[in-house]
Amino acid sequence: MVQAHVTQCSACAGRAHFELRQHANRFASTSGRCREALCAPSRHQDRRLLHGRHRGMPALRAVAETLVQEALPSASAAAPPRAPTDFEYDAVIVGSGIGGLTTATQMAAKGAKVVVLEKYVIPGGSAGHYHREGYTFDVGSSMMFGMGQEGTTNLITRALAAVGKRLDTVPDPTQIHYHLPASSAHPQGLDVKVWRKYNDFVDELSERFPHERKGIEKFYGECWAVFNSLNSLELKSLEEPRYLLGEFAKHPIACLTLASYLPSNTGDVARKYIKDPELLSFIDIECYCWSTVLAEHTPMINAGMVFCDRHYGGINYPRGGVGRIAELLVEGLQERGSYIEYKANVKDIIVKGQGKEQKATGVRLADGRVFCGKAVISNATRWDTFEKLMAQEEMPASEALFRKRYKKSPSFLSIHIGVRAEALPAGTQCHHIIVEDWARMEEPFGTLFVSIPTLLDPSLSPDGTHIVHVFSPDWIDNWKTLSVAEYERKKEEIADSLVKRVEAYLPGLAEATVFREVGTPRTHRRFLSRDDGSYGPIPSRRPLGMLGMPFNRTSVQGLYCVGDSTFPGQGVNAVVFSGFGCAHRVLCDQGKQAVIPVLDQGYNALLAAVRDRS
Ligand SMILES: NC(=O)c1ccc[n+]([C@@H]2O[C@H](COP(=O)([O-])OP(=O)(O)OC[C@H]3O[C@@H](n4cnc5c(N)ncnc54)[C@H](O)[C@@H]3O)[C@@H](O)[C@H]2O)c1
Ligand SMILES: CC(C)=CCC/C(C)=C/C=C/C(C)=C/C=C/C(C)=C/C=C/C=C(C)/C=C/C=C(C)/C=C/C=C(\C)CCC=C(C)C
Repeated sequence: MVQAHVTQCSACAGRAHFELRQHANRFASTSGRCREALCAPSRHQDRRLLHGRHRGMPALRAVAETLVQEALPSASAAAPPRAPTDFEYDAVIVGSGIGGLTTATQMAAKGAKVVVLEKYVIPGGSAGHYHREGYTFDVGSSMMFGMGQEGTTNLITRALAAVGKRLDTVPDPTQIHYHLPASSAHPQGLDVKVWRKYNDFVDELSERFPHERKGIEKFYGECWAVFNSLNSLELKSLEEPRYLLGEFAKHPIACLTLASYLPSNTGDVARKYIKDPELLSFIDIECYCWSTVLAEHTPMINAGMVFCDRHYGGINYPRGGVGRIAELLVEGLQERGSYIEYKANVKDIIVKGQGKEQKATGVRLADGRVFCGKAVISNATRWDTFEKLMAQEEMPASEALFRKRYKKSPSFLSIHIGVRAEALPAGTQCHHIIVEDWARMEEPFGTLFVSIPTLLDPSLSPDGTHIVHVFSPDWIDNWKTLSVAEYERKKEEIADSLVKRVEAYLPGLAEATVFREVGTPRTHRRFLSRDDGSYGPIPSRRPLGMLGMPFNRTSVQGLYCVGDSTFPGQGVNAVVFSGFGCAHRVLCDQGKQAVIPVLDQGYNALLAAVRDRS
């Protein structure tokens, strides 16, 4: 029995998060598996025992087999053939997050042969989804930007189209329903909905702050100036001067506008127009809920993107779940003759040479296989890439500088809940932010995020039920040095307390719960292989807008980074942009796309000098 479990649980066994003996003991004692959300054949079996909600439990082996089938997505159900190791790929890509998959598909669409090596059993990383007892749970949140049909900033739509895919989406009438602290002006609490129609949102916010209508219009107006500029450009690598010159020639005003905003932060722009401290706190939560920092640390270009795309292309839910984006990208990749391999745990990036001559030539897996590539592209975080996948002495000086400028963002505590439908009052919106005390907003559990994706796509849960996903920023330090029993108890206690707070808006949520599983920063670290479970870099001090964020090239030749550790940072559409940029730069470096050599060398020498400046 233990053997059966270990085989089925190879995703986590691969991560070595339990001693085999410990694993076996727990399997024997609870007849369950690792008690973690995201572990494919995971804990609802424990839940069956803990809550006695499922009677007549069949033989354990049969349950285990069912769970494995339930948890695995269709994309990986038919295991793809192993990727060959006997030739040199155009790129070896570490990780199938949306950043890695965008790079892979952009390159494959241009005829390159790439292999994506994914440690887990499903694609998509933090934007994947998994199945349990008839529920399809999004790993991260369910709010997708970049899925509109027009302009150039509909990056997810474009990434799919590049490999001949299209995803049906459901428009969300609001981006967020905010439930914010009470004040003398708003004794019942500040309640604001960000409507899909821009004017409806501005009217609602101005009703709450009538004396600030002009300021509101001017602040969000400036965000539109940024967005309209972005939305007129073809979005590719900012490390490639031929492309940049072409865009400057076609859209000089848009490029100059963006160049002027590169060093600026949202808080400074907001303070130019808005004086009311409560409204400034509102702008802070508008930023914090996606950048995990306040407005004064949030780059204005990113704010322009987020605050306007929600009204332009709108927030659109991918029918079938967020993980469909990754699954379709994988299909497109394989149809173009490139490869993805799951349970492929990259242990080392192979680097030859010393100092400026360092060159990445491939990767080695935990099982000893070596994949050689003209380029190695890491979708792991920078901390994982340079501290775990490469020897410490190989870390370039520019990475030390990055570590001074940026620190890891918090991770999340995440509660995936299945509830009876009657728990949701009529008119409930899909996404909610709850803050009871502005002073505690940035503390662990100070801000609650709630997504109810089944309001948009009922097919994600069994008839008569909904999914309520409650999550809140939290740090791994809160979960260190706990025994297994303490860890389990703490998870349930904190989950109960967060659910209680959500009940202020969804009364009866706990009572209507029929399924629940809790993930912690440790879960994110384990299953997404993100150092400390972090969701990406945040500035450690006041940043110069986006100027400090690294692009895709690194100071090691042939080694590139993609994903939220690179410009423009966190967010699914942000990492798609980083994937477009990365693929473009790699294809140029491999002579598959045209460059102007002298210009390219000069410009990149300049960027490298800035990047390596200590
Ligand atoms: N808008 C939303 O609602 C939402 C939801 C989820 C995620 N996100 C965003 O997505 C961003 C992350 O995307 P991303 O593309 O940068 O990365 P990611 O973390 O999603 O994906 C990285 C992938 O690399 C794999 N990996 C890491 N190390 C590996 C190794 N050594 N060997 C093999 N595989 C390895 C991981 O298993 C994971 O699948 C986050 O910043 C977050 O903001 C947003
Ligand atoms: C010379 C040089 C260098 C330059 C020149 C000038 C120019 C041309 C410039 C340009 C620039 C550009 C292009 C830029 C770009 C940018 C971009 C694309 C950006 C993007 C961004 C995005 C983002 C940030 C996004 C984000 C999102 C997110 C994060 C989300 C999240 C969400 C969540 C968490 C959810 C919430 C929930 C609830 C409420 C429940």
